[in-house]
Amino acid sequence: MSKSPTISFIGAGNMASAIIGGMLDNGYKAGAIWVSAPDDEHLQGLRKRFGISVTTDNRYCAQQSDVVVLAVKPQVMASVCEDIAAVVRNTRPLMVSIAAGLTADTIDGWLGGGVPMVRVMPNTPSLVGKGAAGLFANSRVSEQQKNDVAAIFDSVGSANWVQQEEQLHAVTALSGSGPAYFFLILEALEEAATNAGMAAETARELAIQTMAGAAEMAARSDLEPAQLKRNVMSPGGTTEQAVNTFEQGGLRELVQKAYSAAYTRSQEMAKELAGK
Ligand SMILES: NC(=O)C1=CN([C@@H]2O[C@H](COP(=O)(O)OP(=O)(O)OC[C@H]3O[C@@H](n4cnc5c(N)ncnc54)[C@H](O)[C@@H]3O)[C@@H](O)[C@H]2O)C=CC1
Ligand SMILES: O=C(O)[C@@H]1CCC=N1
Repeated sequence: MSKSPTISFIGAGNMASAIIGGMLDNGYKAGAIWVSAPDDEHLQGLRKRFGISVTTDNRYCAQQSDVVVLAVKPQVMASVCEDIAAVVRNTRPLMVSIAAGLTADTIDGWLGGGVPMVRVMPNTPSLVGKGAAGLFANSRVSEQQKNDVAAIFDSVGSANWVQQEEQLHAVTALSGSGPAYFFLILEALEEAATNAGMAAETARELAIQTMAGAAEMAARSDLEPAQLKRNVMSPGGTTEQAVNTFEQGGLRELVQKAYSAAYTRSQEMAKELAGK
């Protein structure tokens, strides 16, 4: 494979756009990126926004590249793979799936078998270079191919290999779905502050800056999150009241329950879709 591989994305939705946007901001050339999807108007928007090449023909798109990223919903993956299987057999690209749930073996079967495949669970903050991705490679993937894929996801955040494919369920429930958890907390904090009379714009600014600041501190500090939390909690002060309210209200149990629900759904999707 060349040092700067050509990369095709099949599917042009939220996740593909986030990865492409992040890649272009981080040194990848628009000329080396192809995207296909059924909606030409949407594709033309992406072409204008990113300067990448677009097509409504998945087979043509797959044919262009050293790396083909399958970025469609799990429910349409089987038909997409069966449609491009002959092209993949001829051109032998590295296949990358970002779909939740679907196992490498299932997708490999739809592509006709014997395909080098990396499964990635990325997340949407890839768009701003702050993505967090878990990666698993099947036994047919070469070291060079592993490096090529890791480079893509490192360019838009951090790429983390897992040794067992099963571990991708845990990644999905943490970082794949995770941005939504924090957006939910943002919504709730904004609402609480506006209920207290703060202007919505100010509430949003303060909430976002606080979340970003806390994340940055946790990333840079040697202290445990529990200690960072205690450092904000003056005895008898305000934070103590709020944190106690969270704890007594069962926040930890609720987080565990929500995480388990996402994890279980990821396992279920793998089973449900394997036969299709
Ligand atoms: N949105 C997220 O935060 C994350 C999504 N994922 C995975 O990424 C994949 C895509 O998800 P999203 O981007 O959120 O979905 P989306 O619905 O935004 O995008 C799906 C894209 O596939 C296209 N498409 C539909 N049928 C097609 C076909 N037959 N051929 C080619 N393209 C077709 C659609 O036009 C659309 O551009 C899913 O498998 C999901 O599990 C993984 C991690 C995070
Ligand atoms: O909700 C989903 O199924 C996808 C996978 C992780 C984030 N979005």
